[in-house]
Amino acid sequence: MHPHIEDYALIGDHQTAALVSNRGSIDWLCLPRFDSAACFAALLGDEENGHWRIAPRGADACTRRAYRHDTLVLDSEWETDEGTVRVTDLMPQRDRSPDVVRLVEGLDGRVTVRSTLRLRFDYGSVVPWMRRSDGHRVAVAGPDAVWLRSEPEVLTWSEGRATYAEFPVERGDKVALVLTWHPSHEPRPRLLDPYESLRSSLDDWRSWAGRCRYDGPYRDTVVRSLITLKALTYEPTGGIVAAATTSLPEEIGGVRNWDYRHCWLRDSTLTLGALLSCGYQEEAEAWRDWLLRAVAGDPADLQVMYGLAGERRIPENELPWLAGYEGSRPVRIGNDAVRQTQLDVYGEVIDSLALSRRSGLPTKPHMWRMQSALMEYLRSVWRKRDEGLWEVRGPRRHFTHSKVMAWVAADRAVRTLEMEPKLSGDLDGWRALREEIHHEVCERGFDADRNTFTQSYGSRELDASLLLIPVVGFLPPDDPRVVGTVDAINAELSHDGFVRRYSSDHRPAASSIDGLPGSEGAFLVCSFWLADALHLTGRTEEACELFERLVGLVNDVGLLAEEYDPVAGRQLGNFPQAFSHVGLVGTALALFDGDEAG
Ligand SMILES: OC[C@H]1O[C@H](O[C@H]2O[C@H](CO)[C@@H](O)[C@H](O)[C@H]2O)[C@H](O)[C@@H](O)[C@@H]1O
Repeated sequence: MHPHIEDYALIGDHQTAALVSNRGSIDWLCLPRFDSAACFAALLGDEENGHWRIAPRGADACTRRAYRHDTLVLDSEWETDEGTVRVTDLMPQRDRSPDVVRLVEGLDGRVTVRSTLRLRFDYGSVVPWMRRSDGHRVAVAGPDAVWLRSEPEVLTWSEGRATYAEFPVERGDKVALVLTWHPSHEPRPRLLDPYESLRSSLDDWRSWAGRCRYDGPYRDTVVRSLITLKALTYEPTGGIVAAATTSLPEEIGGVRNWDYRHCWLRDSTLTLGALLSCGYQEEAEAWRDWLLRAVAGDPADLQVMYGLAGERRIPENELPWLAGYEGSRPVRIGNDAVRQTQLDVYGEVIDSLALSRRSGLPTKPHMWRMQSALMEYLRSVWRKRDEGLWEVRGPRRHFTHSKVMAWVAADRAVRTLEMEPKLSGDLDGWRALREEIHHEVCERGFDADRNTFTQSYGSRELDASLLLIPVVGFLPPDDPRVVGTVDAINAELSHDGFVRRYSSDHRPAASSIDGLPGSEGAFLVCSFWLADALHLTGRTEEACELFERLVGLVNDVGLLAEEYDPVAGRQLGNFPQAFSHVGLVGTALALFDGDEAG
């Protein structure tokens, strides 16, 4: 049986990340970057698509597992009839080549441990040649080479298309297995000391977590979310991926399977807010600089997402040889939403640049030039229809949230000019634009009969993004239209507080809101937004109660996917997802830190 999504833990080295199941199997790893081809893709198929399992011979899931406190170093322990053994997994901070370090330690008795390695380059499709060299194993195919070594050396053998090792460990015995990737045309990289890399990983993560300025309730859960956001950050450029995976389904067996290993402006700007609120100025500045580089150029060419280094082409392709997570096909790489128009992005970018100014991040000379150019461009396009923040694949509409975010752009630009009169810009014009957008949204995006804002102009559909109206300051929380909208969403889109983005009840693709067949789970960030809105509208007790339930959804190691199926009680969608963790941090701050971060 395939592990559930919540059965996975994440390890990473700030350039890529791996998913380790509770059976001790690394089922997902892309090398050398988050968006490179996977060499372990069992997550989206089966073991034949690549994985690396280390566990006691014959054992299934581990007895317990946990990250070492405030780090991304994972300990999994098995208690067996023979004894107890621990496997510690980590990816050390990248020096030259990516490494996966797996440390086996006997805790009790005498346990026979088995390592099963199936390397499959190019998303599970290429079986490399395996040979021995200097007592190590090396796998080569095309551009990729991977070395496997152990310390002390253990006997390995190949059988079928897998490489095995089997060795006994007694209390105090330690065996380190290290897998190292490098471009196949280059010489073998230097060998690292696995125990030294464990020590420095623990130190690095603990000193990073120690910088967190949040000290309220659920601190460990908040710090775990921040560690996860940090692990989703591509250190060389500061870009932040939306999640570590592609194609984990929003509906088991369905087609809503997307590649999230790219940098969305929307998801990343929200991440920037969370990091800044918790004292992580350096990361926020690195991302802000990534943003300035990525979006430089004609504002008309602004994209909704970019590659890790700001690349613009992210074409969507299907990988037909992968069966998909529990049969959820197609498996996609790249994301065609890159070509969409999503007007909210202007609001998010201008808002985050304004936030970075207010938070005292050192400004860059061209920052304001870019903001005002984006503002001028938005003035010419805000009346257009778009695909909206949910990236619908159906027809374009006048999404109310997109217009609200256009208002946010104008509002933040006006406020920046008011605070810094030395900057130049069309203050009167932008004030007038802000008024005009506000008026239009209240006229055309509001259903007076039902006392709620609606998903798009003239529609009767609701949309969870409208919960952000009081958070971004479009209307005060006590405005009856806000209260009515929160009530309507709570009544119609939420199942016990678990909020759907919009209604997607198995309509055929042609009549569905997003142009896709099938349904999906509750969108976790929207559920946190409901808690924020309840709190803002004075229902703090309900907000705290909902937050507690949402925090209860994190898996045994504190991670959240994009969505949750409240009926099946399973996490759904890409994993772990930045959006969900940003939601958790934002709501914790809003409820317990006197901070209204959204
Ligand atoms: O549901 C359809 C769309 O789903 C994905 O978009 C979602 O994820 C993005 C990244 O986290 C997020 O920014 C967006 O708001 C979400 O709707 C997918 O990337 C799209 O291609 C797809 O159309």
